[in-house]
Amino acid sequence: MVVVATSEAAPKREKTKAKQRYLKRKKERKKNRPKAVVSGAADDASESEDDAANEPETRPPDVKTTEKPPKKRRKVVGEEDEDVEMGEVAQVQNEQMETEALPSLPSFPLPSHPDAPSKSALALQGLDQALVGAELVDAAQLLPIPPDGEDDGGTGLSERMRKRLVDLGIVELFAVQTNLLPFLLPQDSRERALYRPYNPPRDVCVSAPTGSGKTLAYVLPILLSARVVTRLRALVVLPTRDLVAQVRETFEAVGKGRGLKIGTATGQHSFSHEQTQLIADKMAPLAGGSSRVDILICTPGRLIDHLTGTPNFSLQHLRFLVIDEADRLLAQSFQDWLAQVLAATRPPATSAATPSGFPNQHDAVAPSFRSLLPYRPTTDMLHRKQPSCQKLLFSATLTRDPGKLAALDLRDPKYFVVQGAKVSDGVLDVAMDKFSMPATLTVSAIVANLRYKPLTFVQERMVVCEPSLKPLVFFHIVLEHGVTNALVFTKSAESTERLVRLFEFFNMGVVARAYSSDLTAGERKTILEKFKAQEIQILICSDLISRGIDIHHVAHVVSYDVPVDMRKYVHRVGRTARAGRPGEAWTLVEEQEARYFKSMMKEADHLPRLKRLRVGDKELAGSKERYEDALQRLKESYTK
Ligand SMILES: Nc1ncnc2c1ncn2[C@@H]1O[C@H](COP(=O)(O)OP(=O)(O)OP(=O)(O)O)[C@@H](O)[C@H]1O
Repeated sequence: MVVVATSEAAPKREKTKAKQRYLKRKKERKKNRPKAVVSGAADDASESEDDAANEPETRPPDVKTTEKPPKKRRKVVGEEDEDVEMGEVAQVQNEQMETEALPSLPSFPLPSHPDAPSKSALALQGLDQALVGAELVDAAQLLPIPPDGEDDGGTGLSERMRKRLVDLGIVELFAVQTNLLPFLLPQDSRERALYRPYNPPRDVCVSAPTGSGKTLAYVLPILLSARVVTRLRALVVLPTRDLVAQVRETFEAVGKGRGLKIGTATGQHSFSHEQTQLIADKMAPLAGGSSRVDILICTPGRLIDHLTGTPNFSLQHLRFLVIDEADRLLAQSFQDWLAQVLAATRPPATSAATPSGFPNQHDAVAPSFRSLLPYRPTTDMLHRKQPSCQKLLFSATLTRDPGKLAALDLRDPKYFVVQGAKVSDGVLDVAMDKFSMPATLTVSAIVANLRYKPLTFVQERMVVCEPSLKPLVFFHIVLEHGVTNALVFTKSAESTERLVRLFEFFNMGVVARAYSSDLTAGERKTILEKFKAQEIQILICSDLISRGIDIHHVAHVVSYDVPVDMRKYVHRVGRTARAGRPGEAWTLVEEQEARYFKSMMKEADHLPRLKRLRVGDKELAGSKERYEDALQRLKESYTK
C-alpha cells in the first residue's frame, strides 16, 4: 500500500528525511493496527505462537523459517517508502507462512521424574549385607531344657549345666538362647576349641527385645568353653557399673562350682586394687601376659586404663569379646576405646611392638602372637595364625550404622534378629529403627519339641497434660491406677530430686526414693536392694538405669518426662514386662510436646500401640487442694 504524504506535512520543509520516514511508518502502523484487531486470525496466530514457545514439546526444535527477511537494500533517494513497504509486507507474509508451515507433529511425552524410592528401599541401601541376610527368630519360640539322661537337643548344654539351670528355675530356653547356643556351642569339639588359628570363628550380632534373655545367651557359651589354665578368655564390656554388677551375678549364679574366676573393672575400687585382682605377676614382663581371671566384666573407660597402665594385662588369649548394649557403647568414642581393644586382640604389625619379655613356656603365648617371638621353638611357628577372638554384639536397639559396624572389623558376621510383639518386618525394622518391644507371654501350646506362646502386648499409655499439673497427674495415676513397684524416669538428677520431695509432701503412703548419679555408689546399691526387697515402691530416677537393669517385680514404668528419642523409650519401657511377665508403661506428655512425641511414635510405627488416657479437671478436682499445699511446702523447703 502506497502512502502519500499529507498536504500539511509538505510545507514543513525543515523536516529531515529520516523524520519523514519515521512519521510515514508511524502512519502505516496506525493504518494496519485496526486491521490486526479485527482479524481474529492474526490474534490467534500470535497466541498460538506464544503457546508454542512455552511448550517446546509441541514445536519441533529444528523447524526454522525458510524465508529470510528481505535483504537491506542500499537506500536510493525516493525509494525508501517502497523499501519499507516491501519489508513489512514480507514480514506479514513470513508470519503467515510460519503459522501455516507448522506441521502438526505428534507431541513428545512430557518430561517425568521416576517415583521417589520408598522409605524402606532407602533404609535398605548401604546396609551391611550380613544384616540383610540376618536369621529371623520368632520371639515366641521356646525350647524346654532337655532332661537328664537325654541328649542336649542341639543346645550344646552339658548335663551338669542343664541341672544347674533347672535348679535356678530356668526350665526352658528363650528364643534368643535357643538360636544362639547351637551357633556358639557347635557339636564339633574342634570348633569349640579356645584357639582356632586356622579356622577362626564368625562374629555374631544379635538384635532382640528388652528382657528377652540376651545375657544368658552369652553367659552359657562362655562358661562352657574349654579351660585348662587361667587366662583371660572372655571380656564383657558394658556401659555402666550397675550393669557390670548385674552381669557378674548372672555369671556367678550360673557358673557356680565350675572354678572359673571372674573379675570386674569399673573404677569403683582403686586402680592398684583392681590390678592385684586381675594380674598374677606384675613384676616380670611376660610375653604371654598374666591373668588371675578367666572372665573380665568391665566398663570401657577402666578397660582402657588397664590396657595402657597395667603390666602383663593382655587380650591375646581372648576367645570371646562381648559388647552388650552395643549401640550405646559404639556411640562412646571415649579414648577411641574400641580401636584400642581390637588392636590388643591382634598381634602387632611389627615385632618392635611384641610384648616384651620371654615366655616362661612358649604355649603361654597365644598362637597368633607366637610368630612375633624372637625365637621359634617349634616348626608350628612358621605359619601365620589368626586371633581366635569372637566378637558378640547385643542390643535391643542394635545399630545399623555402616560406619560403626565397619569400625568393629567384624569377621564374616552372622546376624540374629529376634522379632518382638508386633508383626515385624524383620531386618527392615532394624534398618528403619523400628525396634521390637517386649511382649507378655500368656497361654502356651506345645509344637514338637518347641513351645510357642501367643503374644499379648505390654500395655502402653500416654497422658497429655498441662505442664503445671503434671506432678498432680502423676500422683493421680499412682492413686487411681495402682502404680507401685514402678520405675519413674525424669530428664535429670535435679528433677528427680524435686519430684521425690513433692511426692513426700503429697503424702500418699507410698514410699518413693530418688536414684540418680548424685548418689554415691554405696547409696545407690542400698537403694536398689531396698527396691528389690519392695521396701521402696517407687524409684524415681534419671536414665542412668534405663538400660539393661533387670528387676523382676517392676510392674510399671512411668516416663515422667518424655524420652528424647525412640531408643530411650524402648529401653525405659523394657524395664518392665521382662521374661514374659506382664507390665504397663505410662508416658506423661506436656501439651506442647504432644506433637513431637506422637510423630516420634508414628515414625517408629508405634502410635497404634499407645492408648490415650484422659485425666481432666474433673478427675483432679479432689486432690487439687492437697497438691497446692504440697507445692507450698516444696517451695518452703527450697527457700530454707
Ligand atoms: N530361659 C529363661 N527362663 C527364665 N528366665 C530367663 C531365661 N533367660 C533369661 N531369663 C530371665 O529373664 C530376665 C531378662 O533377661 P536379660 O537381662 O538377659 O534380658 P536382656 O535381653 O539382656 O534385656 P535388656 O535388653 O533389657 O538388657 C532375667 O531376669 C533373666 O534371669
